[in-house]
Amino acid sequence: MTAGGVEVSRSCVAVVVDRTRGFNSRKGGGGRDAERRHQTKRPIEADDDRRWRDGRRGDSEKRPRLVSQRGEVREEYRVQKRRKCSPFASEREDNKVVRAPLCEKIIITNQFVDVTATRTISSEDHQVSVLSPELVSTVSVLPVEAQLDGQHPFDDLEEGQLEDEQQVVQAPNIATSKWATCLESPKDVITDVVKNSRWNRSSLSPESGELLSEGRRSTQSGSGSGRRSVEPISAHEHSEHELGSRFDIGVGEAECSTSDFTESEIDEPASSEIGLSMLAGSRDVNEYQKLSKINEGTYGVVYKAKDRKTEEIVALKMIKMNMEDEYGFPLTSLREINILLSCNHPSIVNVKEVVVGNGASVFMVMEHLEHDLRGVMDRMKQPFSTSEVKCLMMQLLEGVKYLHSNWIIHRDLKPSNLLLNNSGELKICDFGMARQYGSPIKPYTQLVVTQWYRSPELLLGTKEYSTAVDMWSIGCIMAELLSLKPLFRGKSQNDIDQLQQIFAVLGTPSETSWPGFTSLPGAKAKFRKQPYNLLRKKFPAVSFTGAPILSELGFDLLNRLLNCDPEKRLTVDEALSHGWFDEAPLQKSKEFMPTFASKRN
Ligand SMILES: Nc1ncnc2c1ncn2[C@@H]1O[C@H](COP(=O)(O)OP(=O)(O)OP(=O)(O)O)[C@@H](O)[C@H]1O
Repeated sequence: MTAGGVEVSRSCVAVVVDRTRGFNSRKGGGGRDAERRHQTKRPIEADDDRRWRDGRRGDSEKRPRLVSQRGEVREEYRVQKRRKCSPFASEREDNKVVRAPLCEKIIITNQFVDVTATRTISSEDHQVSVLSPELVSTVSVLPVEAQLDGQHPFDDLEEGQLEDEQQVVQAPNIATSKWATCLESPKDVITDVVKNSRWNRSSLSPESGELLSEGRRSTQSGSGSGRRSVEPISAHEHSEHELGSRFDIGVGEAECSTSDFTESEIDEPASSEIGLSMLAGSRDVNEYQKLSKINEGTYGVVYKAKDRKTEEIVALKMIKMNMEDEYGFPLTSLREINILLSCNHPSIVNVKEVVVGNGASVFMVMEHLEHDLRGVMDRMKQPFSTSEVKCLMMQLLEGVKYLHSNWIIHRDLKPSNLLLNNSGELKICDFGMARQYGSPIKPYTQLVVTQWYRSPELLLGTKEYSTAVDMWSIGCIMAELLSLKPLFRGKSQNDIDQLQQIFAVLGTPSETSWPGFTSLPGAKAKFRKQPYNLLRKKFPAVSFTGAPILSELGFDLLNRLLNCDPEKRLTVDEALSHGWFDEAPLQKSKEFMPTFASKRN
């Protein structure tokens, strides 16, 4: 183990986690190769895990060794893992929003709607060609003008807080989703989406949540939280894929061909059978009383609200429509809803249901947490103690382990997306950028990951990236928890400056320290040569200057999370099993974490 060197030891440990004691203990060594192997397969279900543990899976389907040696807590998480089919598979990487066009009738494919195709239709073109003719469903959509019906759900609320929401009254619909059926109005489109999808968790039976047949499960392989890369596919492959499948399962994934996903399996969730079970529980936003506005992000306004029946305090995230855009309903929001509804983990914010308001507005109802880490750190005078940082890091890593194990990359981890409550619980939110991968993914767009937390490979314009982008962000967050200051504060929208800041601390990479570095598009820029890793200076073992102190092991963890080479960066499993969590001071229990006065009402 080195301290301060650019290169660090690659040894790997396996751990047994004893959550009752609140720390990890090393158990033995293990290879990293299996973890490092790029995997582009779909996640596997709990049953697969069992089969694998029972030794009934083939070599090619082996999970990383660490996973088989997990302790109780991880087993528990795995049992919680009940991932469902993804209702929204047509996604755009540029975070544009999608709106049904001004037409009276659209024919859409059931799942793999080509957003670009829907863009091209005009009011004269009343039909869009379909990608899979046998799978079409027909949607009637009134012209946008006709959508301006009814009263806004928050019309009875305070004056002056309605501008944003009222725009939504004119909002388009999400009829391009697979869940739309023959409907009378855009409001109905939204309502039907809620009814026919699994958006309403409260009425979802476990049975209906389990959408994958055994046959499908058995074709899936790979999981764990080792490195997984997202591979771009060629245009040719992509078009083949779209024509061949309505489900975004990776083309070129040898063990997960389109034929693995039969029509009946895919249609199952959208069938009236499940739709009917949704009907009983769907709720209107007026079931909630708005209390105050918490925050406004790029894609939504978040309110504190109260369930009128149960008096439970919740957070309502209203999906913000962009009326200046050619489209309306943000795909980032569809993606967020879809992913959050299928996640179930203590470190991931819980979405209770999705409710609809008049005018086709859609709200995500989430558990409410008093703070986000950005707000807390901005108000703190002293940084968190080491044991507090461990408590927060452990929760963050466990949440990310759950995501990576489920083939989800968050892609926007940062303090403002980490919620904190007064019980010391940390939960990851804002899944607008999150992607399920193992599916064809279009090349990287600049919008992934807020700049200060963005990894060097993204900044350098890589076309392939992996779960390692989240691990970099976690390294930046760890540094910030220790110092209260963002570690790499590049100038806004200036990737080169961001990289200069990184290289000034970690050393400028070379082809030796990071094989493949010089082939990255951004590597042609002339970076100042800085041969040393100076991170230790910022986080010394002993400090006379007020710099945050960090033990050898703590520094080793930070340094390995912040490895410029994504292949060498720690995986979430490796981070979770790092010895820093074993050494004194041990992580603080959540119940002893500090509480903070709420800025919010
Ligand atoms: N469940 C919640 N409980 C309490 N506050 C929340 C909750 N969800 C979000 N917030 C607050 O609202 C803010 C914005 O939420 P979120 O990040 O989901 O919106 P966004 O529009 O996607 O933001 P961004 O501009 O970062 O993409 C968060 O930083 C947090 O302060």
